[in-house]
Amino acid sequence: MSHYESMSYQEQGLSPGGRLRQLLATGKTLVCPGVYDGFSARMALAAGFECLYMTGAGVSMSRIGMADLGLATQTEMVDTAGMIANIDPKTPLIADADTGYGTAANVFRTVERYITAGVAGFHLEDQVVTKRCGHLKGKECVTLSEYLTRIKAAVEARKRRGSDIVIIARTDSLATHGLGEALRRLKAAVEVGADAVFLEAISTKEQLEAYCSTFRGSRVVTLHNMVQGSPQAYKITPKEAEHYGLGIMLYPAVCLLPAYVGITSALRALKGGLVEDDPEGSTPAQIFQVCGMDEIQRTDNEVSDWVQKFEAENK
Ligand SMILES: C[C@](O)(C(=O)O)[C@H](CC(=O)O)C(=O)O
Repeated sequence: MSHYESMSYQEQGLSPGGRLRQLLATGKTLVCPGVYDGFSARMALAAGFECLYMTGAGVSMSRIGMADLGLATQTEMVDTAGMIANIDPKTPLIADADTGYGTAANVFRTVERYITAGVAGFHLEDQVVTKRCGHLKGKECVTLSEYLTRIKAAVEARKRRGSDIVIIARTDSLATHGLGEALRRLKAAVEVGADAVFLEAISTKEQLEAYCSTFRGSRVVTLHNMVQGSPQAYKITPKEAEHYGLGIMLYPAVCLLPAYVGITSALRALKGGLVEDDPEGSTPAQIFQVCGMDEIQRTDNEVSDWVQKFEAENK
């Protein structure tokens, strides 16, 4: 390892986008667990992931208690993204930017706000603003020209802010227009300035192969969305993803589904009158540890030691 490589990202002077670009440049597939709040983000960090993904579906459900139907606002998304991105600024965060939340001016502002919040990369799609989860039926997409307007607004915001935030162009048009149009849209988005592409709801091997071979050998990073439990998601392992040359694998439901299962079962047990210690032996102290307890207490102690010393010296 060179001296430069052994330096922390901050010492290297890298921005969040720069860190993400550095990880992508290794050519390895970046496995990104979907997190949606401080707790899930802390658990993913504790598990040692190099990059996190903020799932819009997860934010919509955890923050406003609503299904992924385009109800979460720009402010709710930016607030959550900023909180997650700053828990451990060394670990880049890719955030869902949905449709950009309005017109070109809204997209521009979303991107500016994500940059300021410390987000490393985001994906922007071509569904209508009243969007829905990409794995549901009944999606509608805007025209290619409207889609490119969104991408261009994002590229402009990045340029005017002097940022290197990674722009991931997502298309949902595979479901509405077919593979040919979907690939055409992604190629056009790359021409406008997107760094990476995201073909939503790939459901067959043939689609995945056509998608990957379209961008193979180019500078463009390809992303595959592995929504566990969705029949619209063609499932591959991270090892297979390497073989396909995929740069990013998203796992939006990796925390959501176990949270649903675990919490529901604990609540059922409580409803049935059973309140027991966790059979796995987990305790509140243990989860406080995951959420930075030692560091917070160390800081507290250091600060009060310093103040005591200062007061003693200045009596
Ligand atoms: C990737 C996604 O946009 C997300 O919000 O995580 C969703 C995932 C989901 O709804 O399960 C999507 O694929 O649309």
